[in-house]
Amino acid sequence: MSQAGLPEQFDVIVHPARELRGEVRAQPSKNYTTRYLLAAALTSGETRVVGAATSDDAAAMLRCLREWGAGVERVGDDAVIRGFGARPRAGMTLNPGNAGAVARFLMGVAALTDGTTFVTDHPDSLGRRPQGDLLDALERLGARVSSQAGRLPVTISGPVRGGVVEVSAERSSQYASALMFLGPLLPEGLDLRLTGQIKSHAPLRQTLETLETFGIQARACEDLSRIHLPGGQTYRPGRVTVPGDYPGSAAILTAAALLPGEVRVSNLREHDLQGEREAVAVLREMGAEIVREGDTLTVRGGGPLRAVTRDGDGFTDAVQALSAAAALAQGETTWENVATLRLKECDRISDTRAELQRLGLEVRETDDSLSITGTSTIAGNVTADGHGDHRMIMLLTLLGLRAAAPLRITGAEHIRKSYPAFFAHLQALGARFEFEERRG
Ligand SMILES: O=C(O)C1=C[C@@H](OP(=O)(O)O)[C@@H](O)[C@H](O)C1
Ligand SMILES: C=C(OP(=O)(O)O)C(=O)O
Repeated sequence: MSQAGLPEQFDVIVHPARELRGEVRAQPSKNYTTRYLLAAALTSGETRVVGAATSDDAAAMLRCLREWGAGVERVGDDAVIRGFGARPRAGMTLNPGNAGAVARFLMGVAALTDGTTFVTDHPDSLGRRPQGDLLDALERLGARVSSQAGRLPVTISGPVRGGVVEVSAERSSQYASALMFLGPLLPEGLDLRLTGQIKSHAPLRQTLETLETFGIQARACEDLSRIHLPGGQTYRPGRVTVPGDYPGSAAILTAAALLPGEVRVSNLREHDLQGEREAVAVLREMGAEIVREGDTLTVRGGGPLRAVTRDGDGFTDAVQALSAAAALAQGETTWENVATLRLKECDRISDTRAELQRLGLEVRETDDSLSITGTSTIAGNVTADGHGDHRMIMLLTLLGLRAAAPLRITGAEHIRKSYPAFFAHLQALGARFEFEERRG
């Protein structure tokens, strides 16, 4: 179900729900869509990406690849890409919207061009996110780089030959992933040394898996601190199928755990490298009843939940959704090792604390952790700020479903970044929303 009828900019009013019941099919994975579309463009042939996401981030990737010279066609649910190989068009200005992964991956590949400029129409979100660690690595490889103190707008010009290069993986794994897409196309390949405390291992493994799917050889050591990408390789075109999305589905599974009823979410394969798959284990540890049959998870919700303490780095994009469970669990839940959450679409530690406190919750933060003490009642009748962040909107929506009175969330259109059908999926399960157009 799409939300084609929704205004361009809107607030959502979330009505309390008595129960959720029914089945939804998990939307296509954000992280695999980005990777498959880019890898397809790096081939010299035609690739069909079956079931590609229709989110703003997917659209941003397709738009940039088209500007760079790829053939891009939407055929039903699929995307058919004719690649530009190792030769993206020079002199282009690309706008990756608000998509961090898209921006970073393309900035790596931009070292193949005589000059590519990156701008964003989201200066308050992507425009504030740091790019310096990637830009430093590209400069060390010989690329010419200019930026606004390590932020967009950025211009990158190659050529680079490759070799040994260090890249910090402490603030984001996306910098290393960017170089992993680039390395195989360089004459000398890349010997990546990941420095700092490596964060978000799961997406790095998704990048390695994608390279393998497209016929690229790569060798990585167990802890991913060294990744060797032989040079002079070619990406192999073909047909790839995007799996279901765990980060977005974590929000549906959490909603289902929080309310009475029975919800089935299909298209979530058991063996999958998305770290947010762990959300299922976390919800179970909190007391939720979740049963898996093949690719389908069934949640029987409404039972009591209890607090947990977990390292959140393995499932970074599910921390917001799981924070809704924490807000209604007995005891204090702590997400540890989540400093990178400060560098996402908003500051997902401080801004989450502020919004939860507005709803009456007790919340503490440190540099790299977030602790939430659960409550049994959320009053509602409040306007909460979506902070232009799709995952904040998901968290607030779940709390609204369990509040005693309606909850308004501002800027709810930002849900389209990763999960355009989010409200439609919850409506199909029985939730009730009002969408109020906002102008200007
Ligand atoms: O590689 C990717 O596709 C992503 C990596 C993660 O970012 P960090 O590595 O910055 O944690 C994740 O949060 C983001 O949504 C997508
Ligand atoms: C942080 C996210 O995305 P990105 O870094 O790709 O903007 C996300 O999807 O939650």
